[in-house]
Amino acid sequence: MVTMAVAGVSGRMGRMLVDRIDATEGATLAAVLERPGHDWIDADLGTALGGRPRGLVVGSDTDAALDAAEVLVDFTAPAATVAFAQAAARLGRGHVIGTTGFAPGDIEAIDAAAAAGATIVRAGNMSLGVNLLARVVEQVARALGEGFDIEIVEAHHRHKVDAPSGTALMLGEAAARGRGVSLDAVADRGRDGMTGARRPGAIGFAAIRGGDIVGEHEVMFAGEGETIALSHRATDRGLFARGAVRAALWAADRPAGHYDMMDVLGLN
Ligand SMILES: NC(=O)c1ccc[n+]([C@@H]2O[C@H](COP(=O)([O-])OP(=O)(O)OC[C@H]3O[C@@H](n4cnc5c(N)ncnc54)[C@H](O)[C@@H]3O)[C@@H](O)[C@H]2O)c1
Ligand SMILES: O=C(O)C1=N[C@H](C(=O)O)CCC1
Repeated sequence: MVTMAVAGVSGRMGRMLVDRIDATEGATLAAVLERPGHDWIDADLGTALGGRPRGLVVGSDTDAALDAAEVLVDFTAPAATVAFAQAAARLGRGHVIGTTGFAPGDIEAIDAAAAAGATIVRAGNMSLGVNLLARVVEQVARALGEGFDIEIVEAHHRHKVDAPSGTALMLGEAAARGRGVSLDAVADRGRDGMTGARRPGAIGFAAIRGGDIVGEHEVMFAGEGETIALSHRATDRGLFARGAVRAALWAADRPAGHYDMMDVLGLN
């Protein structure tokens, strides 16, 4: 049995993770965390969720949660995730990271935590479909070259706080790898006003926010006289929870390191 803790348990993904862990053979929910000061701190999880008490109290003490659990599953916010990774390194635990919106320094800190003893699985999207799509995007970008302009369009619900989405950046990284360039050098992340003509070789991003859209991504390769579009649409965020719990089961007996969903799915 793999013991798991969920961070950000009251959030959209936190609630999905509780249901998924409860439904997964071989996984058990051992601790749940929320941010200090949150209404749910010290409440019974079952009661906070509107059901019967289940004898699991929502806390904000990371070390206590990691004493109880082998793997922390974390869909929260960048600063919290960096601190969780450092705690996972100190205590030699697994850490599945679904959080997006990181600054470059955050990724360096997460790399350092993996080097210092945490078994980290991080992916901007935990679904099988998006990870397969990233593989296809890399191959198409490699085959087509710069005669085709790459544009990535994503759409998410009105509450999402980061843009471009973690998935869009993952797909951009895949396209850049296919072209043999660094995404940082070619990304065009926002156009407004007199932008001038498109920069040759740019990988463009556009973000739509509205309603309850779970997550939609399209990678467009626009050439002369033809356009290829590769897309993915998530219709249920339970999809991401399934991938995250699969990653947590996988991480439980892996050595420390920084892995991604391609490793979990056996696609690397
Ligand atoms: N990788 C994926 O497949 C995937 C899928 C969905 C969402 N996400 C990402 O997951 C993150 C969360 O998404 P959401 O829609 O659930 O957001 P949300 O705002 O509904 O939930 C985030 C939760 O984290 C909690 N939190 C913040 N700081 C904390 C701390 N220090 N300790 C404990 N809890 C803390 C918040 O109180 C909140 O309950 C976002 O970055 C989102 O982009 C990733
Ligand atoms: O709802 C979100 O927030 C999502 N975030 C991830 C991203 O940034 O790509 C995955 C899709 C849903």
